[in-house]
Amino acid sequence: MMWRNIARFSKTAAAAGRTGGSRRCLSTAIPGPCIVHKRGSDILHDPWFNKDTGFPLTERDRLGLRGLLPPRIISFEQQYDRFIDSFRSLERNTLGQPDNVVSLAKWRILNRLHDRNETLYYRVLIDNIKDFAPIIYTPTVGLVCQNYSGLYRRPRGMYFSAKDKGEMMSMIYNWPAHQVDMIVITDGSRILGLGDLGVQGIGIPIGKLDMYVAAAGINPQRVLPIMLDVGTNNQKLLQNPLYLGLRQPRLEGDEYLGIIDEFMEAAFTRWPKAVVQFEDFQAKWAFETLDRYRKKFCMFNDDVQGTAGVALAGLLGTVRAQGRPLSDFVNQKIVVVGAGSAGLGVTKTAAQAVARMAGISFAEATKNFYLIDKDGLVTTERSKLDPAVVPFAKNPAEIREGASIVEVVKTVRPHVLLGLSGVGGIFNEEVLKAMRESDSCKPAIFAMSNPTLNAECTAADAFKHAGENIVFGSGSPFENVQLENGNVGHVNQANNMYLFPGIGLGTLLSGARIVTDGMLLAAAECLASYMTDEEVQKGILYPSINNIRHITAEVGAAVLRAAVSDDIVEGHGDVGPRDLSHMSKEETVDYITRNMWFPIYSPLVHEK
Ligand SMILES: NC(=O)c1ccc[n+]([C@@H]2O[C@H](COP(=O)([O-])OP(=O)(O)OC[C@H]3O[C@@H](n4cnc5c(N)ncnc54)[C@H](O)[C@@H]3O)[C@@H](O)[C@H]2O)c1
Ligand SMILES: O=C(O)C[C@H](O)C(=O)O
Ligand SMILES: [Mg+2]
Repeated sequence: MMWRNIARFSKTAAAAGRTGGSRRCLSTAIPGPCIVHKRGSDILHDPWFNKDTGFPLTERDRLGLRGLLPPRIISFEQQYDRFIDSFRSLERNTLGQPDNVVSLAKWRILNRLHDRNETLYYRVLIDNIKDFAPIIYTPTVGLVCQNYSGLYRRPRGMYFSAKDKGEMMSMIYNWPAHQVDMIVITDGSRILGLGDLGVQGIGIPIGKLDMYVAAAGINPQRVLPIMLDVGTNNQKLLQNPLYLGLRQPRLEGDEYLGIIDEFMEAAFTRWPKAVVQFEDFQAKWAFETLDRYRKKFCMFNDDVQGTAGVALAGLLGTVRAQGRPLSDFVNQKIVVVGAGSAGLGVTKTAAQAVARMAGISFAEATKNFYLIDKDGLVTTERSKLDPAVVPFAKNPAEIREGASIVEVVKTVRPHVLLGLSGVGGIFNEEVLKAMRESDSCKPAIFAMSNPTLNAECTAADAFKHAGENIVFGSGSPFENVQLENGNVGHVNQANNMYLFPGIGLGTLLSGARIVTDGMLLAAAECLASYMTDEEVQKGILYPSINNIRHITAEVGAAVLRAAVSDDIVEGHGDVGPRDLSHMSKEETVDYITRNMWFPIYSPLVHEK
């Protein structure tokens, strides 16, 4: 039964012709050989190449494995089924135990497989993405980061610390892979809504890159999670004797930037064609590093730019859900709670879209946006306003400075209430009930903060208090809600996972050396137009996570084509810039799909 699922997927993979271009070790429908430079037990201990009991006799001979494994050869299918059986029995055995205990137990069993056999790991992940994404990604990854020093068994990714200053250019060559395509880097300063977790934040780049492999088909041998440990201001961690990071306060100012500069130079010196995703940096450094590097290196900030695109797609979806033409977006009143890296990124991008659609200035387009931070509504009366916030500051004569969320909702009667505050439950009953008076026939509530406990409200509360006619999105997954009127209240996972894999993949395969606004906008537009009118009418704004590979290929193609329009493609492998610019939309999707890695055992060939 489980395996039938896989067989179906394999056929799709074969039909999509995953031939893998010129990359080494790309598993294919008819697998090409994979060159290894190891033999014997070194192979068994290398999760990139290990097949456990699946090594055929010929390979056992060729690679010096005879006698190191039990004699019986177990097929990939049997290994897969055995893993799923163990997972399901773990689920049964932990029934009734606290959620955290169950989540960590599930994470452990997946993590052990990840550490042992990546081919099998990614296959079970891809085929069961709906069940497993919440474990290896949001929300469980948050719990893993909180407990990382205790959970640590084996290293994954690279760690650069403030103590490595001056050494990074040589350290980067310690990484065993010749080629790296995708790097996700964090300094651990704002992990989901959980604050500063220092070195323990490495779990986030690992989880994001798992999604790159599962959704974008990036070869797992070519991904690199990076932790830049510049200290932590988390006192609890500093006092924890088992804490694995530097025991010092965070570096600030030029000292901090010097560390990141050095890492970026080192990484791009060794892998000039890599794409770097910045993740979970506190707002000030998220904006500063984006500004500093985006014209110089091939990088983007997922929290600022990826989130903005996903939110914009959701906002456009809510207009369609109201049965109104997209042009009506310019009239939507939108209250954004949280003015940090994500909230500000979303508000700015949405206002830019309004300006473009209505043919008005950015300043005029900000009229219908209301920004609330920890001190309440932002108005011009606020002292020391961040320059990025200034265009959104309201006239205090309209609504008072520092007005609470409920005051703003009651006064403005917004079409959309969107949370990126990191504060769980902040859309309380009173706030949600106030949304019943919204000027929209289908008010939208986006509780986008992660992980689950940090969501501004739950799905059930949103439908209960704000009304059964709402459209709902959340950053972490919630179950759909059974409504009293007999309908289903659909939960959309408004999470940047719908965009970052496609942004990275499209950029990589275009060979562009920077990520432009045009590429990011194309990604958002692609996601926005992915759903049918019928789905959107039901309140379904984003695809099912089961379709994440397909949407990622589409987003990747849109990004690549935007890079062609911006005239910045340099090509990838044997495919040159002229080839890329002559591809039709369908050919581009096909090119992207053919370059997506898919996990099956490739024959291993030893080379000294
Ligand atoms: N769903 C997604 O794809 C996605 C993407 C990025 C970030 N996020 C989530 O968004 C949250 C915020 O991320 P960020 O990077 O913007 O963080 P941040 O620290 O940069 O910003 C948080 C903002 O919330 C405001 N805030 C804090 N307490 C508040 C309160 N009581 N009332 C109103 N506003 C308050 C702060 O003033 C600040 O402006 C996190 O939980 C993160 O997980 C979700
Ligand atoms: O990691 C996620 O799930 C989304 C986002 O990048 C976040 O920081 O919350
Ligand atoms: Mg993030």
